[in-house]
Amino acid sequence: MSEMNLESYPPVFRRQNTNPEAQAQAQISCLDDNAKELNQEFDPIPVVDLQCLNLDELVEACKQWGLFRLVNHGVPLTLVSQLEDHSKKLFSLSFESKQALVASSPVSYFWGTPALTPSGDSLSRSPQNINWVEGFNVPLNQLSQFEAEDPTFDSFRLLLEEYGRHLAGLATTIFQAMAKALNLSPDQSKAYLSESTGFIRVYRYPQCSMADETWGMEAHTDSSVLSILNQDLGGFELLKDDKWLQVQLIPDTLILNLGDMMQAISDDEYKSVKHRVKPNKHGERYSICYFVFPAEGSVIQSSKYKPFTYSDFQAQVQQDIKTLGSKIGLDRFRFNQTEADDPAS
Ligand SMILES: O=C(O)CCC(=O)C(=O)O
Ligand SMILES: [Fe+2]
Repeated sequence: MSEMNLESYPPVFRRQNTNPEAQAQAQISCLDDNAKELNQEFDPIPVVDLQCLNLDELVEACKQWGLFRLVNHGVPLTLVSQLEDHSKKLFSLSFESKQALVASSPVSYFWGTPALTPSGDSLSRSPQNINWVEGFNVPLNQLSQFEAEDPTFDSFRLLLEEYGRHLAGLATTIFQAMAKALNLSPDQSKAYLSESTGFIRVYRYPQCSMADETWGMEAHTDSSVLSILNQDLGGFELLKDDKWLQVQLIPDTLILNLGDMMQAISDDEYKSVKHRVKPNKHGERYSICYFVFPAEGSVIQSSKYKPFTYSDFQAQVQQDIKTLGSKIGLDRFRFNQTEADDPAS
């Protein structure tokens, strides 16, 4: 088991590690897991090459998978590794320092749940249902308006801004190809993906000796139009034909997944893919996720759903999480069968 810096963990993640039996068990299953990983050589995830984008392959991946791997994505590797280094440094600070660090900044620090309010506070969560994750939530359009006193945090901010610009460009390129395939009008395609809505989540999944009974992040679909993930360790799984599949770690590639807004925009032709993250028994996992949404106030017109804005959707998700404990998502907005036949009725 690797060295852990328990002080840096939010207190809810510290309890596991005091149990020597669990630690011994984790050592044993470490061997099992390694054997399993060796067996899974084949990575079935479709690949989209940004240097020669093939529209048919892209559409097929959107319909069949709702997720694909991006290669030749053009994001400078030095930028990615600098951002990873800074993230690790910040997460290694004590729990209290991380809380203090983000105070009076647009960045928020959260743990135990990925479900946040629009201002970045955690939505309440029952202690039995903790997700083994902590993160920084970063609204990109607010980054340039503040300067952090802490030098590491300030260079983190500058790296995020730069990374955000690259990812916004990437998302726009891919979305425009999708818009072309879906015959969206220029106005629609402008309204349905707005770079100004982009935000980044930087996550650390603490080491977890109870990884068989806990989720790093429980199964969900993203509410975004598109999400683009950089992971430093395996653990991301997606649901495909009712089976969970691991997405392997392949260096210098990114994983793009479609969110609920994209599914609605495409009239359900493209899939908002269900996914989850397994925690790791032997080490910490870090990931950086970029999310992008429709322009503020733009109404999504779809033959399958009642017209709604992303704000309507978000408000409904928040309410469902508060009252039911989980997100219902697109089904809340779906026409029922008779309405769908004649939306005017
Ligand atoms: O950290 C990951 O690998 C995935 C995170 C994720 O699914 C999310 O933030 O919605
Ligand atoms: Fe997600």
